[in-house]
Amino acid sequence: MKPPFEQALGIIRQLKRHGYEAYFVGGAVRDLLIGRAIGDVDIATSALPEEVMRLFSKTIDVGSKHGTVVVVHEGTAYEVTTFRTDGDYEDHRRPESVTFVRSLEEDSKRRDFTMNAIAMDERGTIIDPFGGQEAIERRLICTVGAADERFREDALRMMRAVRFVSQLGFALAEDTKRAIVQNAPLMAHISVERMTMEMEKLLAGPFVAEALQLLADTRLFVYLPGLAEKEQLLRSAAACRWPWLTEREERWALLCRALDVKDIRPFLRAWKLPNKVIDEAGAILAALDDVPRPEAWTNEQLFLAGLKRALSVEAVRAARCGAPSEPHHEELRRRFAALPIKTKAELAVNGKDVIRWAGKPAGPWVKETLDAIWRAVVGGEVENEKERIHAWLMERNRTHEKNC
Ligand SMILES: Nc1ccn([C@@H]2O[C@H](COP(=O)(O)OP(=O)(O)OP(=O)(O)O)[C@@H](O)[C@H]2O)c(=O)n1
Ligand SMILES: [Mg+2]
Repeated sequence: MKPPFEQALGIIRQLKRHGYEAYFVGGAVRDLLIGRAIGDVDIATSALPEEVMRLFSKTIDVGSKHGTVVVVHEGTAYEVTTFRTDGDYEDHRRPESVTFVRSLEEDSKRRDFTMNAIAMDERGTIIDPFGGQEAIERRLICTVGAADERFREDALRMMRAVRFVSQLGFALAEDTKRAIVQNAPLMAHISVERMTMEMEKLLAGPFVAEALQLLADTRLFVYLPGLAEKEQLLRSAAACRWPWLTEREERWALLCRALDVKDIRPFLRAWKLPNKVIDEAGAILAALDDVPRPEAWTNEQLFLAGLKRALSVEAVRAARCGAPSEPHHEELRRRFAALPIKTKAELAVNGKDVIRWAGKPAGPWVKETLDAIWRAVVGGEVENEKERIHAWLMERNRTHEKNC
C-alpha cells in the first residue's frame, strides 16, 4: 500500500482486530485513483465515536456528536468517522444531528459525488457502489443519487462541485449542473466561512478559468459576498493567469482588481478573511497602483515593500495582463540583494542616537529624522555606519538652517 495510506493502516487494523469495519474514504481515495497528490487520509468505521476513543491512546474529540474523532497515530492526525446517515437537514446546511449506521453502503449514500463515495479496504480493494471510478475515467462530477436531494441536504456542495472543476479539470454531469442552476438560491443558507474555504480552493486550482465561468453560468456567484453585481467582470476574470499566483493574498488581490472592486477592505471583510490577509492584499494593491510598470520600482519602494511583497505585486500584475513576470522577478531579486539595508532594524543608528546627538527632547522629529536617514541609506547617499550617518546628519542640519 502506498504512502500516506500505509502510515494509517495501523488504525484500520486496530479497529478490525476489535471486530469493527474500517475503510479509507473520501478525497484521499479519489485522489489516489486520479493520480493526484493525496491530502488528508480519512477513515470511516462501524465503531461508534466512544468505541474509537476507547481503542486508541491519543484521540481528540473534534465532533463526536457528528461521529468524528481525530486519532493521532505515529504523530499524524487522522479523522475517523463513524458510518452515518445524515439525519434531517435543517436550513440546507450540514445536519444538526446524525444517525449512526453499521454499514459502509449506508454511509456512502450520504456522500456528495460519486468520485467521493469510493472506499478502499486495508488490502487496497476498491469498493465503489455508485460508479465513482467510471465518473473519474469520464472526467465527470456527478452526485450520488438525486442531485436535488444532495444539494438540498447541504447547499455548499454546489460550490464544492465547481471547486472540483477548478482542481481536477472535470466537467459537471448534465443533471448535476442543471440541479445547481435550480438550487443556487439555497446558497443563501450557507455561512460565509464555508464559502470562503471553497473559494480559496477554487481560485488556487489549475482550471480556475472554467470554474469562474461556471460560477457565472450556474448563477452561484449571486450568493457570494460582493459578487452579485459582477457577472461580466467575473467572466472576464477567467482570462487572468490565476495559476501563476502562489499566495492566497495574491489571489484575493487579483480578484479585487479583476472585479474592479473600489473599496477593497469592506469587500474582503465580507468574505470574513483574517485581518492579516486583508492587510497584505491591500498592501499589494496599493503598491500595484504606486508602481505603474515592473521597471518603475524605486529603491525606496522596493525597500518599503520588501522582496516578498514586491514579487507578489509583479505576480498579480503579470497574472492580470498575461505577460510573464519571471524576468522582472529576477531583476527585483538582484536589486533587493543590492540594497544596503533590507529592513529599518538594520539601520546602524536608532532613536536614542539621534536624540543624544541633537541634545533635544524626544518628539515627532525623531521619526522624521530616522525616516530621512533610512531614505538616504537606501538611496546610497550615506553609508550605513554610525559615524558617517552622524556626519551626514550634521551636514544636513547645517544646510537646513542655512536654507531657513
Ligand atoms: N459537504 C460535504 C462535504 C464532504 N462530504 C464527504 O466527505 C468527504 C470528505 O470531505 P472533505 O475533506 O471536505 O472533502 P474532500 O472530498 O476530501 O476534498 P479535499 O481533498 O479538498 O479534502 C468527501 O469526499 C465526501 O465524501 C460530503 O458528502 N458533503
Ligand atoms: Mg478531505
